[in-house]
Amino acid sequence: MKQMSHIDDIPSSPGKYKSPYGHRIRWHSSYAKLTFWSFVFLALMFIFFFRSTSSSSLGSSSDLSRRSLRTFSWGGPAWEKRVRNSARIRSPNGISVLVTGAAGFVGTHVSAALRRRGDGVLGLDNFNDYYDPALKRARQAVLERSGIFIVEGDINDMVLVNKLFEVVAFTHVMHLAAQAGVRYAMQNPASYVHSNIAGFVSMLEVCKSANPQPAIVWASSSSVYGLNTKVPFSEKDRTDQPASLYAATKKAGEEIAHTYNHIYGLSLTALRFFTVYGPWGRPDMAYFFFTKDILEGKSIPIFEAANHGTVARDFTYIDDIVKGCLAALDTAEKSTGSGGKKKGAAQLRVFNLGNTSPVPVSNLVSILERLLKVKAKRSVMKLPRNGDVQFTHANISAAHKELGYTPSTDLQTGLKKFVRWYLSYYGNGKKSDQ
Ligand SMILES: O=C(O)[C@H]1O[C@H](OP(=O)(O)OP(=O)(O)OC[C@H]2O[C@@H](n3ccc(=O)[nH]c3=O)[C@H](O)[C@@H]2O)[C@H](O)[C@@H](O)[C@H]1O
Repeated sequence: MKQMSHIDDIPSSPGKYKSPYGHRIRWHSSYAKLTFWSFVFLALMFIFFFRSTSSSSLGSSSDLSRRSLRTFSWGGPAWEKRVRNSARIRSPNGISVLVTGAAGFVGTHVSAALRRRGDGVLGLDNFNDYYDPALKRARQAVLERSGIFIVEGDINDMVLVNKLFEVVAFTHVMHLAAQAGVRYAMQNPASYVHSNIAGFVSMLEVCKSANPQPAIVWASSSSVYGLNTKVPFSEKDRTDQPASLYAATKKAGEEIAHTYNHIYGLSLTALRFFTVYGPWGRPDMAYFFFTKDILEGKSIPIFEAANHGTVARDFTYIDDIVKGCLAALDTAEKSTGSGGKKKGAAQLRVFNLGNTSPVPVSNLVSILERLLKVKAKRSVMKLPRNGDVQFTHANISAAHKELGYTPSTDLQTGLKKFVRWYLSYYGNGKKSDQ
């Protein structure tokens, strides 16, 4: 016991320590070594135990831990050459954009549109399994055909993201990587904190230190309007009563954006997307799995509010969203800081990107029935209290004025394009197993 307390007393700079028991240390050096290594072993065991209990305390976060423990291989001259090539600007006034979440629904469409007009595009995506990764791989293949490389990695991996900025001086970041879905937040809350908060902060940390700093446009959400009842939703309205953890993390993102703009002079634009749909969409969204289930003859749950109240969404077609994203990139002013130091006030914006015409979910189903030529088995049920809000409706006057944003696709026209894509991609429901 004496030796134990003595070893514990040794300060961090042992060279300066005048031990009254110096001779005993020499005499018992092998014993001291053994005690030291036992201590190290116990400390490691403690850390391991603490990590495993803390992750399990977040409930069903096993998916998340599996995902974050995934390692990606990157680096080397051939990899750097691919990165540089993909990000190379091909037109006179082009920009060079790092698109996070490039294998996602909106990310794929935005990347392809940027490349079509000659901008440099590099993708970053972790290909997680929130929904069928095969669909993400298929989108990746589409982008690869137009020369866009998607780096496989997580936005939380700051070493990787820093490396990307070392290889390419991106003028812009289109940050679309996120944990999406309002209802899934109750099953896997940790994944929302991991991607939408920690991941966003990691990206901003790298961006603020980059030289030059890029301008950042990123995906917020209509869900930040939460339980508001005044319609249409305006950017000036309150956003402090979110109905889901998803919404809360997007709202937190907007506050975090304010901080990085204020301290580091980063130019930041948040786009509040309103229920985006279209070809190559997300299988977790209602219009997508309704299509699958209608074709397979399964019943579909249609939510209604109290007293048979209508549940409606301001469904927005992907091509309109892409135009809004590109306009936000084109009108983004430069960040004012460099290498982590602010040099002056920078732009900070928030825009609604919606369609301005909410449609009841039951009408969405009627349109799908007509397009698929199949009668749906409707099962009407009460809107569950798991994150959903009753309606959304965007006021888009700010985006119209500043971005020239004018959505032009109604739900009938947009769903027609979606159904055409769905049938060509999956066939009549046969290939659609998620
Ligand atoms: O604007 C956003 O920011 C968000 O849009 C999207 O959320 P939502 O508008 O909730 O879309 P989605 O799930 O397709 O439900 C559509 C409608 O079907 C109703 N709905 C849903 C499921 C069901 O089983 N039955 C049903 O009636 C449901 O009540 C709703 O009225 C994105 O997923 C989200 O990531 C985020 O980007």
